[in-house]
Amino acid sequence: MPPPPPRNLWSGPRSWPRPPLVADPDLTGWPDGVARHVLDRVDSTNAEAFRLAPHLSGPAWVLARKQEAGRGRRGRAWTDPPGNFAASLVLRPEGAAADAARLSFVAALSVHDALIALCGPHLNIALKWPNDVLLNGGKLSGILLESAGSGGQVSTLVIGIGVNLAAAPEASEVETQATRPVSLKGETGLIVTPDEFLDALAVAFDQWSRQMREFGFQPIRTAWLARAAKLGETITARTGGSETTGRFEGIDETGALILTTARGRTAIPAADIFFSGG
Ligand SMILES: O=C(O)CCCC[C@@H]1SC[C@@H]2NC(=O)N[C@@H]21
Repeated sequence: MPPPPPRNLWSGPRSWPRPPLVADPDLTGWPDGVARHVLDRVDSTNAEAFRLAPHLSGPAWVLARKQEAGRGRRGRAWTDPPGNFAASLVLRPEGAAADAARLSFVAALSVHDALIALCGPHLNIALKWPNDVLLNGGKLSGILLESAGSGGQVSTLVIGIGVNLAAAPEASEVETQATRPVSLKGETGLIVTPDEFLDALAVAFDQWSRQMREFGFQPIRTAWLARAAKLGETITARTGGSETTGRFEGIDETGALILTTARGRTAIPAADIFFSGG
């Protein structure tokens, strides 16, 4: 007998709108004033978002069914097996670069909430500084912020989000010490389509970004820390050739990583993080 098909926790209709698993009346529809562009194939949704930006009058999501030259952090490539999520949000924030950078925490929280809304509250998700989303300790999602502007002001901000919904790249495709890549389907058997994920993500992003506009970064920082992996534990931050190992104390008001080392407290604005044991 063939094995039963993978089962979603949610057993109702597969297409959106579906009744929310979280009792939140706002989780029912696409946010007002946000455009949505769906492409069959593209080089990179981030690149497409920049091409689109001059023609937009408001925020827009760009989703690609196939991404052929996906970009990762620090100049790495990002591979997208079919069925994975690859999308970018393009914003015209007209603010300082530091304000824009804080939106990476909004994005990570939104990926977290979209996964919980679609798959249920028992999914073992954690956030890894600065903006990875982990499932069962493996890397499920990566976020790449890119911006354009001048004089310290950001005129266009692109938030690119990749989620391994269907398949993860082979461990041999990522750097030796990188966190093991995982997929939602591989870890849980759950099937979520990119379109379904975008619906949930757009709603979650709208809610978290509104919260940041109204109340500032503090509630975002608190919510992010409540979901952070390895808080209070010893981790290693690597920037270029230098490494700092210390106790992960939290993040500051700019989003920088705070470590306590033998030399005291230090704030690290950008780095790759390594956990001992993977
Ligand atoms: O290195 C990382 O962890 C960040 C990966 C970001 C990948 C996404 S996929 C959608 C968007 N378009 C890109 O070219 N990159 C981002």
